[in-house]
Amino acid sequence: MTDLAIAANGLRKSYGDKTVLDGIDLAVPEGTIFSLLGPNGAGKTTAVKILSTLVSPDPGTGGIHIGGHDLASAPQAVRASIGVTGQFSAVDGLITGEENMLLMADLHHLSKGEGRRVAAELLERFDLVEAAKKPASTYSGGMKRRLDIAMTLVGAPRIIFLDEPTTGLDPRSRHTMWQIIRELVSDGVTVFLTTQYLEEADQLADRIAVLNDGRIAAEGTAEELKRLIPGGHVRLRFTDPAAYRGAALALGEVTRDDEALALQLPSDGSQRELRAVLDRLDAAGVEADELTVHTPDLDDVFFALTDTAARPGRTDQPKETAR
Ligand SMILES: Nc1ncnc2c1ncn2[C@@H]1O[C@H](COP(=O)(O)OP(=O)(O)OP(=O)(O)O)[C@@H](O)[C@H]1O
Repeated sequence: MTDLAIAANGLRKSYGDKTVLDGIDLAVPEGTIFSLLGPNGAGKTTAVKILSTLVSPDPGTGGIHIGGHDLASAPQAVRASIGVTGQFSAVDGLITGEENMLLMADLHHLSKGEGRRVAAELLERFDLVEAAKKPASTYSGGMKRRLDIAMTLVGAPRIIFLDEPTTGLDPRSRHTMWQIIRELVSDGVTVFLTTQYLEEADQLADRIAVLNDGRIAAEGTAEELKRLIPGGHVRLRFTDPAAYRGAALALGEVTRDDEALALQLPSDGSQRELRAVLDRLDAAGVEADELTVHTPDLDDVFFALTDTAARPGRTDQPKETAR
């Protein structure tokens, strides 16, 4: 069995009479990326704060082990094995990027020479050499995040908590950050990532847990989560009304959109099912002008699991079209 970098049983936290975490279990194998997804206020940051020793869990929480250390009895050892970046950035804007790095090296009790070596290496790795002598307050959002992660790496942590590391970044900076995260993991680091971006979890995470109402609503790989909900369909569009009617007749159980001359039928998107549809159209002697396959994405999963009411801007939602 793979060793777990993070193991938590029955994690609980309430503020007043508000239950934020209602007994969640987490198991993150070493060297993997685990993503905790959830809507605003779901408790993602609270989970990160507890796992990184910044906030105490409620009594009644089961055992929590980080890097093999018991969080309750050995918080110092936990702190020594982790790095945390994200919403609470450690970057000091008044000093330069390099000075921020050297300060971090001091905090980790590196010798002057070693500190300078590590700082230079990380500034190079995170493409911050040119900016190193400038005050961090002049950095762009993406540069600040990169500096923040570089500072976290000074202590060579084996487990890193990234709390919404790409919120507010433009697409290019976000992709750079994804690359950085992938490289961390290829070095054997374990990453615990919270995000509101489903695509980010889909791109990066080995396993994803969806947090809702204080509980894990579902957990698995992106593919496993997508399979949890129905919603795959094939959409056929026609320009010729006669062909449209012929196809509707030939296919039988379909959802019709008479205005758009479009037909929709449930499908898992597999080659076998697509071939069956095309065979029936062939047999009826009709040809669609356009065929599109919709497989559920992580957005569908997220909305299905977290909030059934709010689903803005999606007209192709399977639930609405299946009649
Ligand atoms: N110190 C605190 N005192 C009281 N309530 C708190 C405290 N910290 C968090 N909360 C509440 O706990 C809930 C979860 O907050 P948390 O920041 O963990 O959510 P989140 O999933 O990280 O949200 P976001 O995506 O918006 O950052 C929220 O309702 C928040 O108001």
